[in-house]
Amino acid sequence: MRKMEQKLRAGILGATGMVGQRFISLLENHPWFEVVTVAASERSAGKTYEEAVSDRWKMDTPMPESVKKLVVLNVNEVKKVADTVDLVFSAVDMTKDEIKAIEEEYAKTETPVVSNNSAHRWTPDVPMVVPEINTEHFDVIADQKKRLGTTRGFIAVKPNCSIQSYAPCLAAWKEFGAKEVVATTYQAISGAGKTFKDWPEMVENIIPYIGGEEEKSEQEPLRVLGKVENGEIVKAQLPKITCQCIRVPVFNGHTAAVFINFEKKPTKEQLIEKLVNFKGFPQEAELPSAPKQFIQYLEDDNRPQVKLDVDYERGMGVSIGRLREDTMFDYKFVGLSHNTVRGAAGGAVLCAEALTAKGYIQAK
Ligand SMILES: N[C@@H](CC=O)C(=O)O
Repeated sequence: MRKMEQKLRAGILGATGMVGQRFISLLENHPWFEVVTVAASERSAGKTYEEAVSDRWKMDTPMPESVKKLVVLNVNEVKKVADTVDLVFSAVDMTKDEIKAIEEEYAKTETPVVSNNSAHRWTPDVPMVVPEINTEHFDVIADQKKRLGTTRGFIAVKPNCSIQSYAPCLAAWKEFGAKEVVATTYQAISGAGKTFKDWPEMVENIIPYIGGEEEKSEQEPLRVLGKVENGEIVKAQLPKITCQCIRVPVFNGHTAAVFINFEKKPTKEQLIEKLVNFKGFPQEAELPSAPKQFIQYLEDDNRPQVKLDVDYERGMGVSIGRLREDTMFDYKFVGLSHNTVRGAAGGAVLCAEALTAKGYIQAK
C-alpha cells in the first residue's frame, strides 16, 4: 500500500445521517484521509458533532473521539466548508435538483466530490464507478472539468447499493455475454437510513416497494458496464435486466436472487472460476479499503446468509452462492453485499482511494 506523507483533509457533507455516520466510522484511522470537517443542515450547524448526533449514532462501533468536538458547519455555506478540505464525501439529504446543484458548487470551489447520492449518476461526464470494474471511466473527468471550468474540482459517484450483490458477477462473466437477467433484491432497512427502533412496522414484515429502486437496479449496471466515447459514458446494451426490490426485516445486507441467460452458456466451474479470480485496480494497487478477494463463492446450500456473510472482507466483499442450472434460464444464483459499506460509504471511500492513487485528488 502506498504511504502518504500527509493525509488529505476530508469533509463529510450530510455527516449526521446514516451514510454520513458510516463515512465517519470507516475513515477513523484511515491512512490517507482525515476527517477535519463535518457539515450538515442548518439545524445541526453550530453544534459539536457529538451534540448534533447525540443518541442518533447508529454504528456498532463508538463515535470516533476525533470527530466528537468538531463543530458542524452548514452544508449550504459551500465556500466556508470547501476552504477547510482537500476533498468531500457527499451523503447530503436534499432533493435531487438541490443535490445536483450543491455538488457542482463544491466541485467549482476546486474540491473533488465523491458522492453516494444518485443525483449525478446519469450526468454524461460524471463517472459512476465500482473500482474493481470500471476505473477507466475516470477518463471523463477531464471533459467534466472543462464543462465546470475547474482545474482540480470534479464529481465522481458510486452506483446504488442494490446492484452490488449481482453487478460484479456480470462484470466477472463479461466474456460469456450475459444477455438476460431477472433479479429480486431483498433490501435491509439501513438502506432507508432506518433502524428497527425508528421503523417498528418493519419488524416481522416485508414491504414490496422501494421508491425508484427497480429502475436504478435495472439501469445502473449497464452504465457501470458501459464504455467511454467522446468524453461521455455510453451505457452497455446488454444484458437486459428486470428487477423487483423488496424491503425485508434485516438491518444490514442486501441479498439478490438472480436468474441469468448467456450468449455462450459456460459451465458452472467456469463461472465460479471467473468469480473467485475477479480483481481490478483496488487489488493491484493495494488500496487501503480494497478487499483482498472481492468475490467469494460459498459452496454450502444455505449460504450466503446475512448473519454469517455480510461482513465478509470488512463489508467490502461480495458473497455468492447457490449457483446452479435452471429449468427456464441458463443459471440462477444468490448474492449478498453490505449495503452501507460496499453499497454506500465504503464504495465511495474505495472510489476516492482509486482517484487519489491515479492522481485525480491531491492536497490543495
Ligand atoms: N435506496 C437503497 C439504498 C442504496 O443506496 C435502499 O433503500 O436500500
